Amino acid sequence: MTCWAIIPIKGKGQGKSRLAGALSEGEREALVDAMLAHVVDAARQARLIERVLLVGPSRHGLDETIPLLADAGKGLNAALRKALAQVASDGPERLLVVAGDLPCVTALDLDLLASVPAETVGIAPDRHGTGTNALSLPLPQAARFTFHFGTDSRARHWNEAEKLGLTVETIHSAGLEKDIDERADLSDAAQVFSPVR
Ligand SMILES: Nc1nc2c(ncn2[C@@H]2O[C@H](COP(=O)(O)OP(=O)(O)OP(=O)(O)O)[C@@H](O)[C@H]2O)c(=O)[nH]1
Ligand SMILES: O=C(O)[C@H](O)COP(=O)(O)O
Repeated sequence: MTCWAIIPIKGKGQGKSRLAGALSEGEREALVDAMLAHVVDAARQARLIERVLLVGPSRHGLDETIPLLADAGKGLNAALRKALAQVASDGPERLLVVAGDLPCVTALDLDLLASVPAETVGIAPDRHGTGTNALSLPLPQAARFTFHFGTDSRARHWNEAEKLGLTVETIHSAGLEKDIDERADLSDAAQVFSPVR
């Protein structure tokens, strides 16, 4: 089975705007870069992932060996839809979509996500159980998957998979559920980032 991973990331200075009350602009940028580097490392170490690509306007300082798929600036769901279409034609049998703000994710978590059975979509929810932090899409069956990141995305991604006639599995892991959105989440980022005060 060939499996690729794409990691969406906003442009420099755009990310983690909800943390504006907790961190300075420079700190937010450093947090975004550190979390992205962590997720890329985990994906590169995962045994089952063959290629790792970014989707977004910038590499955030990562070296040019990581491919960067374009983002037309029409939001996360539109950017992922376009990236999926590009990747699907290249022939991997599974595509993982992994948020760039998962400072606790491990290679083992990503291998688990990559290991869902054929014709099955894997959904890794966030800590609240309502959002989506990662998806595992079988190809070509999910080549036309419509992304619904935003409010209640877990339930909406579930419905989307069923609409395509696919089975759904929920992937629970401590590393995948801990995205960093709010001040209360910041302690989970301590292993990759600490603000200089
Ligand atoms: N390429 C791309 N990535 C995005 C876009 N919107 C969100 N992302 C990425 O998707 C992942 C999850 O997004 P969020 O949890 O909302 O993170 P965020 O957008 O940095 O945080 P806020 O600004 O506080 O909403 C992060 O890796 C973001 O960088 C977008 O429009 N384009
Ligand atoms: O739960 C979600 O769908 C993700 O956290 C992304 O949504 P957001 O971009 O609104 O955070």
